[in-house]
Amino acid sequence: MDRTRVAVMGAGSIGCYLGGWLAAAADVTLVGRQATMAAIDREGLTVTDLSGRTRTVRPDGLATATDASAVVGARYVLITTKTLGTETAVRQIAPYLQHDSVVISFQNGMRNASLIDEALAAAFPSRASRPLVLSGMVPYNIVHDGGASWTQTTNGRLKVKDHPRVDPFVRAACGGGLRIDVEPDMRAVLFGKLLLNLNNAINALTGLPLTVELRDRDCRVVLAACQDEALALARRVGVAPARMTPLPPSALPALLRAPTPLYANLARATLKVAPTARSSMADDLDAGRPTEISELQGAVVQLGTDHGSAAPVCARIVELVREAEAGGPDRRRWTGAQLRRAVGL
Ligand SMILES: NC(=O)C1=CN([C@@H]2O[C@H](COP(=O)(O)OP(=O)(O)OC[C@H]3O[C@@H](n4cnc5c(N)ncnc54)[C@H](OP(=O)(O)O)[C@@H]3O)[C@@H](O)[C@H]2O)C=CC1
Ligand SMILES: CC(C)(CO)C(=O)C(=O)O
Repeated sequence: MDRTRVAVMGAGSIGCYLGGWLAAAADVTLVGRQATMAAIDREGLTVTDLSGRTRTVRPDGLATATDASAVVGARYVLITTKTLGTETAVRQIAPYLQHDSVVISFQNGMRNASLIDEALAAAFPSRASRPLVLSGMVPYNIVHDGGASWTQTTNGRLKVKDHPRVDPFVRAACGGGLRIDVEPDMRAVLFGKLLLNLNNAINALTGLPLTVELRDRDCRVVLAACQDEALALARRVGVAPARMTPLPPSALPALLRAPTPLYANLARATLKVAPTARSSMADDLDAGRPTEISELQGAVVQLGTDHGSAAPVCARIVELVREAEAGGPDRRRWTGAQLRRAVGL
């Protein structure tokens, strides 16, 4: 049987992790930066899931490239850059796509599929000829262990938009050992994920591992307030955020505000977090890169502006993350109590 060809554009933590598992069942090409691709060419690519299951793909088990032209001939192109890199990445791959290519965003934030579609419009002016763009969602955190090794550090199952043309990709993902569901309503899924991603900034501002940060009730109170603002806006715009945990989204702020022993007991049953887990925004601040804050708390603020409803806690978090971006390595590491005071709670 023919193996599906999958290219990954922007192969960093998410792209290398997905590509590593997919390589068992698909012909995978990773397009990423020189240092990352060279490490994979030297060592092979090692991926480890939350249960400790691990696989090393030998260097000849997949292709690596630093140039976008390497996506040519791929049936599926996964976009795994940070959101700020989406437009450039898509403009680079556009000349090498065909009208029957399928582009899937596995990124955080609500807007990537439309950003991708807009960026493809220059190369494919007619919508009828344009590659199909689908939303995907990665629920778990991936830590780069260094070299060419990546580890999943929290639990969850991938999601991708349900569509007749997604089946070969889903079969390859399952064949490679990834757990994935097709979902009819990705807007609800991405809103549900946004609620969890509102913790990215809080985690990044503290500089703490996720497990330590989430045991701090002050941090959780700040997160709960951000979620309250987002949930109110979801109601306003008629989106019912999808459930990412056994608890319904509307119950998350109350769980977060619970005293730590009660929170820890309830969370233990639902949320698995390895001690090394940190948000991807913490990685960005440490690497001196701009963050995705405009797509997370920033998206809530924007939604509030569009619908005449303020989101003051989210707005303050955006300011603090901007300060942290400007602060570089000397940026402040906030305690939960300081953060809570800084957002006025
Ligand atoms: N990391 C995680 O645990 C999770 C991340 N996500 C989301 O997934 C997305 C990807 O995140 P993550 O994997 O952490 O990001 P990374 O920064 O680890 O990976 C993206 C990689 O793509 C490279 N890149 C960007 N543009 C191009 C280009 N045009 N050509 C070639 N390479 C390019 C980047 O290089 P450079 O930095 O030099 O631009 C970087 O190496 C984000 O939206 C994130 O929020 C979702 C769930 C969990
Ligand atoms: C930590 C996690 C899985 C959820 O907030 C994430 O999406 C990220 O690190 O960007």
